[in-house]
Amino acid sequence: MNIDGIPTRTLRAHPEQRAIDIIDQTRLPHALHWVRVRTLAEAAHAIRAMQVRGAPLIGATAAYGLAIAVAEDASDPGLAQAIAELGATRPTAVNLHWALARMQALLQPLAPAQRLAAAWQEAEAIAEEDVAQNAAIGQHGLALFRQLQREQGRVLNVMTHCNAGWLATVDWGTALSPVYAAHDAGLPVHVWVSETRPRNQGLLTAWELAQHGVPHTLIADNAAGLLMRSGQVDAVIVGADRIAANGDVANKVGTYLKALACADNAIPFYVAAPRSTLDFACPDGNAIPIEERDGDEFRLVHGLDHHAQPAAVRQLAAEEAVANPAFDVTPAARVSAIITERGVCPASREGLLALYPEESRD
Ligand SMILES: CSC[C@@H](O)[C@@H](O)C(=O)COP(=O)(O)O
Repeated sequence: MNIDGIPTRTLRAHPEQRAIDIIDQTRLPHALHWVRVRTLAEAAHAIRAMQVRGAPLIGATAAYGLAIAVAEDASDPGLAQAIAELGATRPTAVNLHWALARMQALLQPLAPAQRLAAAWQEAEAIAEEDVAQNAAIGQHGLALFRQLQREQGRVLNVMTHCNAGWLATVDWGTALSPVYAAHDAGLPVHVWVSETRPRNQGLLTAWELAQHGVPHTLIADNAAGLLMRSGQVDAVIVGADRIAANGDVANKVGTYLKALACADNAIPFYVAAPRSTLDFACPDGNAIPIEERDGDEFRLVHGLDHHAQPAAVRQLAAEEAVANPAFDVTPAARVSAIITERGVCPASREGLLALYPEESRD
């Protein structure tokens, strides 16, 4: 995908320099700033500190992080230590663990001297697959949107939560990929973007949509129910950080409430995610680890000061007790359909296995 001829890729690999460039998302939407990642420690920091974020992008970054680590130390203990360090950065997005497991399966049997070239190649393959899969999600989602828009006969009002656009992936995005496909195909679409407290990933979504010229409106998270009940939402589409084998979906905290409001108002609730987000080894949502993040994300509000410099304002004292779970689980029964690169399926074991029969263990 590109905007005004500029590619929207979030990762630039430099194999000859054993480095990658990433967008520092902690500085968006105020500044678009690229950062060079040269070491294993920098790669782990980029994921932990959410310079890169969004499940598919975390997975691709971890793969490149491992390639960078192999350049530092290609021995068996070096490989094991790098996998452990990267794997400990964030718990919920399964794409991280999926990418590391895929890299490990390839690299472990190789002699250390063969690992470097193979690691870069595999990281590249993971990144390219992500781009292709997200583009395919866009086309499958577009078919659903076309049908809904035909039924409505007016501008299609889609709501999303968090950021599941190109910033959260290597390119295209997951939930936003069908939105971009619809907009590019001339389908009239408007997006309700929920702010997504406390990290405000909705601001990233609004920034992306503005770059692409897609009409959108930011809302406080709590406004979603009112908009649904007053007939101003035709569909909700979100991404996912992990989809369990039974179709339960972990996504940014607040997603579950939107799914409940959708059910109460007969509004379709779609989840868009590539294969790397599906965890067939995880039986249901109860087994998905939910990341608890630093309470200061909640106690401090980040923005710009009068000189347009990044600034934090304290809204709660440091000793104020806060809970800050970053994700929640939407039960499969509340999900209208899952959109993957292979098509659209019901949120159920049978639905997922129909798309991925090779995952059937029977
Ligand atoms: C495309 S990933 C799914 C998203 O909806 C979302 O939950 C997400 O971007 C992950 O959250 P984040 O904590 O910003 O890394």
